[in-house]
Amino acid sequence: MDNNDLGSDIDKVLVTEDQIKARLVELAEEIDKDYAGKDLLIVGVLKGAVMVMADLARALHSHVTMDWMAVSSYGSGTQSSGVVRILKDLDADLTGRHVLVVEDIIDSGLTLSWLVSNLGSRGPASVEICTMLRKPEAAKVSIDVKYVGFDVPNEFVIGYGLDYAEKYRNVPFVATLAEHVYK
Ligand SMILES: O=P(O)(O)OC[C@H]1O[C@H](OP(=O)(O)OP(=O)(O)O)[C@H](O)[C@@H]1O
Ligand code: HPA
Ligand SMILES: [Mg+2]
Repeated sequence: MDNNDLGSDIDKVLVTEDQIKARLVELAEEIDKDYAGKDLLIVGVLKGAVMVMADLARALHSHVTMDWMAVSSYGSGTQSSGVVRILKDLDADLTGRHVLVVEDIIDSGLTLSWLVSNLGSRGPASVEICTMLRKPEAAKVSIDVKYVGFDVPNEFVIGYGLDYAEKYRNVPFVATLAEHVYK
């Protein structure tokens, strides 16, 4: 078998490429409506949010500006500790701005919970969240999320920006991985 073939690494497809495209159109319509007449800054959280930022931005019909942040969660174990370090900060000044943070996934919620409070302290007019995926059963903190693509079960997922050991981000759908990948 081709060692570089992605297909054999996939177990279950949870969200198809068509479902993602259709949902993005719906979310973009809501965002266009909710921010009509307002100046919107969308903030992508690197690296996972690259796909959803690029596709959401193109589905919007309003002017937006785009900025990026890179953060790193770290702690003693493999799980996010909720302690977050900024690796790359925004270029934009948030004073008086309407900010929409765009993420690939909310898992424990710890990353976004920290991020929203950090961005909230910079004097924005508003801070809201748009995430393509959310794992309701994994939530360790509750956060108000205005726009959600899909709720997924509490399993490790890859694709559409989400990685396992930095691979699979380019898979155009969301899936679980076959067991042999982890061995
Ligand atoms: O809700 P949480 O449990 O905090 O997890 C969600 C965060 O974890 C992932 O990013 P990661 O830190 O793996 O970096 P990446 O985006 O570069 O893959 C994902 O993109 C979210 O930012
Ligand atoms: O399920 C996941 N997959 C990949 N990266 C992640 N970061 C948080 N949850 C996940
Ligand atoms: Mg991320």
